[in-house]
Amino acid sequence: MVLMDSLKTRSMAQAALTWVSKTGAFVATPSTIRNFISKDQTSQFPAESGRYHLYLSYACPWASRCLAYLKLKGLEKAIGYTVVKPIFERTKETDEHFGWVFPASSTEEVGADPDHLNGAKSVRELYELGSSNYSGRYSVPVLWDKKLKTIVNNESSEIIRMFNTEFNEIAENADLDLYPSHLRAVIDEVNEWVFDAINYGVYKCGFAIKQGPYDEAVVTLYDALDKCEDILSKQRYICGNEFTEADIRLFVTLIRCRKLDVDVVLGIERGDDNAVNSWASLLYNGIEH
Ligand SMILES: N[C@@H](CCC(=O)N[C@@H](CS)C(=O)NCC(=O)O)C(=O)O
Repeated sequence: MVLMDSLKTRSMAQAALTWVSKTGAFVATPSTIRNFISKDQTSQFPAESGRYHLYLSYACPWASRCLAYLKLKGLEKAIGYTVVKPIFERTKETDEHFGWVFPASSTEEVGADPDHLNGAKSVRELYELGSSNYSGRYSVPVLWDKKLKTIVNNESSEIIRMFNTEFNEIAENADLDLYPSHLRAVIDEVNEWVFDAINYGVYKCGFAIKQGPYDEAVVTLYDALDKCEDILSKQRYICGNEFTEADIRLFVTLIRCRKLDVDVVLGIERGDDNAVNSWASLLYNGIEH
C-alpha cells in the first residue's frame, strides 16, 4: 500500500501534518489533563451519579474504549455522553485549526449530537471552557465535570480504569472487573506491545508522511496481528480465558482494520444508523461469544 492512501480527507491530513516529526514518522503527543475520579467521596473529583459526562467520536478507537467500558460496566444512567460529527471541520473563523465539531441540531448529522450540556460548537471550545491556559491538542475522549465545569481527564487508558473501579457504588455491573489483580501482570505486558504495534501502530502507518517510517510501522503492525492470531487460535481471550481490558483495547482498533468493519466504520462516519447498530452489536456481542 502506498502511504498516502490512508490520508483520506484534507482536514485530517492537515491535522496529521502537525503530528509528524522531521523524519516523517507520526509522533503522538501525550494527553495532559490527568486528574483522577475517586470512590473516596472527600477527593477533588468524587465518583457521583450525574456529575460527569463523556465526549467522544465513534471514529476514534481511544474514545470508543471509554464508551465500551461505560456500557459494559452499566454506567449509562450515571454518566451521559455526547458524540461529535465524524469528520474534522474548521473550529474557528479566525484561524486554520481543524478538529472535532458538534452538529448545530439533532437532525444535522445522524449519530452525532449537539452539545446540550455546554453549548460548545467544537471540542476545542470545551478545552477553552475548561481551562484558560490550555495549549495541547483538542482530542477526544474528554471526561467533563459538570460541577467544576472543567475537564477531569483526556486520556482513555486512565478513564477506563476509573470506570472499572471507582464507580462501583453506582455501576449496574459493579462485579465486572476488567483489570483483575491476578491478571494485571499479563494485561500490562499485552497492553504494552498491543499499544505500540497496533493501537498506536495504525496511526504510525496512517499518518507517516515518508515511506521509510511507514514501511517500518506496517511490518511491526502485521507481525503483531500475526501474534494475536496465534494467541487467539489457542485461547479465547488475549490474556487467557477471561475477558479483560486488553481485549477491549485490542478490539477497538481491530474492528477498524478488517475490510468488512472498515465499511462499518465508514458507514458510522457517514452517520448511517445501520452501521452504528452493527458496530454496537459487534462491540457487545462479537467479543463475548
Ligand atoms: N492518548 C489519547 C489519544 C486520543 C486521540 O489521539 N484522539 C484523537 C482521535 S483518534 C483526536 O481526538 N485527535 C484530535 C486532535 O488531536 O486534534 C487517549 O488515548 O485518550
